[in-house]
Amino acid sequence: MDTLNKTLDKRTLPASVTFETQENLPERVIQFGEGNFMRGFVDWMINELNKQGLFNGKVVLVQPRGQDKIPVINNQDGLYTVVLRGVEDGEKVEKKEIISAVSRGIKVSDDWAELNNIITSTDIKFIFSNTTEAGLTYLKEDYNPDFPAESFPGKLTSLLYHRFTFFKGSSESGLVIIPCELVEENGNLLKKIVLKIAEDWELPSAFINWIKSHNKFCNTLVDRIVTGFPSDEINEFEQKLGYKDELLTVGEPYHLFAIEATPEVAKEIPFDQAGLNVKWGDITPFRNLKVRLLNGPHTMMSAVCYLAGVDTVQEVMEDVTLRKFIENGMLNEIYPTVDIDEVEKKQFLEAVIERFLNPYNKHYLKDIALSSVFKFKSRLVPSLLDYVEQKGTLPPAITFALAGLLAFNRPVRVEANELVGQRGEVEYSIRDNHEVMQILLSVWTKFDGTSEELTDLVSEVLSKKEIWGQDLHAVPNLTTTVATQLDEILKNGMRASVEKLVNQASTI
Ligand SMILES: NC(=O)c1ccc[n+]([C@@H]2O[C@H](COP(=O)([O-])OP(=O)(O)OC[C@H]3O[C@@H](n4cnc5c(N)ncnc54)[C@H](O)[C@@H]3O)[C@@H](O)[C@H]2O)c1
Ligand SMILES: O=P(O)(O)OC[C@@H](O)[C@@H](O)[C@H](O)[C@H](O)CO
Repeated sequence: MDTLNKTLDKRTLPASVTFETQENLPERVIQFGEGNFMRGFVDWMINELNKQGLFNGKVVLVQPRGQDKIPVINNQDGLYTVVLRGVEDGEKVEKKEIISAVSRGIKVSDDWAELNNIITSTDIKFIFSNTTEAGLTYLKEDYNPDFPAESFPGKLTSLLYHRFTFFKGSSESGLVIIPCELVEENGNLLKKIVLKIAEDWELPSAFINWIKSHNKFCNTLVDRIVTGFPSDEINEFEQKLGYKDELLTVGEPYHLFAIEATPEVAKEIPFDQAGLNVKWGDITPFRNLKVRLLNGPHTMMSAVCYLAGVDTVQEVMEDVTLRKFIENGMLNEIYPTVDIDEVEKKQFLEAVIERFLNPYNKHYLKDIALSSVFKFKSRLVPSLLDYVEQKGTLPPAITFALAGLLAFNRPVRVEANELVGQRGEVEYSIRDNHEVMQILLSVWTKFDGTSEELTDLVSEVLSKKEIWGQDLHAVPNLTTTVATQLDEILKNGMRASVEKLVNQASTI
């Protein structure tokens, strides 16, 4: 049977492929962010709720940036496959499932009127989002109800105002808004930005009161490694599935969703009752644990281990030296800074190591290195500073990772507004926000190769408050330590330098 001219849609799907169609359910959720993570996490969860008759609602996907995914989503009738692969209790697990919780995709520019129509439906109760950390930011912009604002919070404010007007500010028309961006207090932040935009646009005080009194913005913490579309294994996947799926999303079985919300919200979208690992209540302990002990080591390895010659997280964990580097950082430097019950902390650390070793997840360091400077600030600097405060000395693996970050972000040339770095013969793109890239380009262009210049370069970067939100040059000895490590990396290469660091650590 020639299955491979079959695509995942209701018209051409092979009859042998069956799934719960979840037809005729009302649209109850608008989701900003159609990315891999949301499809492999929130929408996968809503699908599970629907299968168990616990929610009975579909999700409208909105692509906040670009429009290229929406036609694909609609061509596939909102259907896509989630494959979860990993090791659970020592056993290999591979589950595949067609997700039918998505009703359709909306192009914000072409379909703005339709989105305004959807927001006035009494069925709509929830807004979810993941627009990356870059999307959950304030932008001063003008209000024009006929066109979508540039920023995600701007679009949301405009839609909420339309809903408020349509329902004349009734209390029942308020929504539950659940942002999933990996930003501290994401719910509070989104609410603050929406209120600021409402003020900028001089929207009536009744609207501001309605936002404050009748809309619930929930802080969240999300955890699942979703590696997305498996480009380099797609042929094998298609053979196994029996159809083509341009939205195929691969991730690990592990998942945790912590949501700070009232019991009423938990009742309305009862993830936990569907057997999902969703915790309602204070998210702070989960956040510190996860961002520091999982995202922190990811960021540590992305620059250093990529430059040391490996490409994926699994390869890092199978390389004796690189694994030691990461485990030293995790165990000796980050672990003591996480203030949480010891048993829970130890279990999480062990689970993360097992997740990093997942032989089925091809998690590319280059992907993790996207916006690596910003990630270093939010995911490693807090541990670095706490360690300095606790021990009165610098954490060697984290400072080495900072030197590695600067080495990774050294452009060899600029191409079409992108910075290009180099590992041996191979070039890679350096992707960060515009301001950070300008600073990196400027400091590295001035650098003439001497060790003194390197100290100036490090001191200039570390003192930039616009990057770090504070002056890191003021941390005693940080500049000189990072400059010495960077000098070593530039002279002897990353592999030799990380080996030396690891050997020094094991002789102490
Ligand atoms: N992939 C994972 O394992 C994982 C796990 C937990 C959290 N996350 C978080 O999810 C986010 C998305 O990851 P992904 O793997 O889905 O990536 P992706 O590239 O598939 O999706 C990115 C999404 O963000 C939107 N976006 C990008 N820049 C934006 C901007 N400036 N304004 C508004 N929207 C913007 C895109 O339109 C898209 O919807 C990441 O920032 C990450 O912190 C990812
Ligand atoms: O998704 P990013 O790019 O923000 O960060 C890369 C990884 O650290 C991240 O995706 C983790 O795998 C994820 O946060 C696990 O829940």
